[in-house]
Amino acid sequence: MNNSRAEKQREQEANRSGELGQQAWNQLEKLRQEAPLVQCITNFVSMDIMANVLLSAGASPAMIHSIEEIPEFTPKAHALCVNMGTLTPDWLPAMKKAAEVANKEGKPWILDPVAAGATSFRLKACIELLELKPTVVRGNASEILALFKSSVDSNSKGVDSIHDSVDAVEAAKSLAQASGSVIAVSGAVDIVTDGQRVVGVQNGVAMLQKITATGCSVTALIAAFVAIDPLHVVEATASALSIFGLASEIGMDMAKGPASLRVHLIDSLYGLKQATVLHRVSISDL
Ligand SMILES: Nc1ncnc2c1ncn2[C@@H]1O[C@H](COP(=O)(O)OP(=O)(O)O)[C@@H](O)[C@H]1O
Ligand SMILES: Cc1ncsc1CCOP(=O)(O)O
Ligand SMILES: [Mg+2]
Repeated sequence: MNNSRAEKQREQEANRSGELGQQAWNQLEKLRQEAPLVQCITNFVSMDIMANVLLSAGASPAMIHSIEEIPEFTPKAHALCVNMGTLTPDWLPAMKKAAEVANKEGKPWILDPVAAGATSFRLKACIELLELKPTVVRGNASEILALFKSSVDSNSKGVDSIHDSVDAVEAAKSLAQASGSVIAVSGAVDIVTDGQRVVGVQNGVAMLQKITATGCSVTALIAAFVAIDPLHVVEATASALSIFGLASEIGMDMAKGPASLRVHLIDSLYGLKQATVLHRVSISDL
């Protein structure tokens, strides 16, 4: 590539990155103004941090999972988050029912296939939910690979990934094409794809892996962002991942380890300012 072409490409990339940063800020500002109600059917480990992450971002969380309440409550929610973390057979009908109600109401719903490749019961349940057409699926690389292959992984480490996100790009694209869902793979670089476009998010710190349920929490944040901008699902998903990652970067400057990062992450998310978002959000087309 000659110099002027390379320069032009760099300029275009910088403009695009600036546009995506502006879009992330606009979505966060709207989220703070509109405080979308996010219904979370989630695991016992994640309930506290997930609700606090949603609140600090400006959303309204509700951890409501009983099947009796779903026909009355799910239509009131602006988005639904379904998380498989502490799955038992008695929770599955409520998860499916909520997904069906969300679909009927035209509300976005997001699936977190926690430890999808760990056991056949869990994998089957995740596939059944995937068939109900979630708006977005967000998992770590091992979870997305297990869903793509529809197979249990004999090396699975449960909720933790044994793969890098970049190793799941092609699987994520194919899964997005086959399912019609936007697929997000978290990791050192977060990947978001609708099967055609692939976007990378560079924000975040490795220490997030040492705090339980940060993946679950960012999935719930995706639900809040998609509720705010349902016509731009790829961008809203990338914004949520980027804003969460940026809050962790700022929190990390004050943290002494995982426990204090958890606190500073929530404070930083609450206090995020426009200039910081515009300057530090790092989202690019891959
Ligand atoms: N090596 C890393 N460097 C920076 N951020 C990371 C890294 N690994 C994971 N993250 C971030 O941590 C959060 C949780 O992702 P991840 O650990 O992949 O999910 P899960 O907890 O479901 O396995 C995401 O915001 C992701 O971007
Ligand atoms: C440790 C654990 N066990 C079952 S669910 C859960 C939390 C998983 O959270 P994350 O997927 O965000 O790491
Ligand atoms: Mg997870």
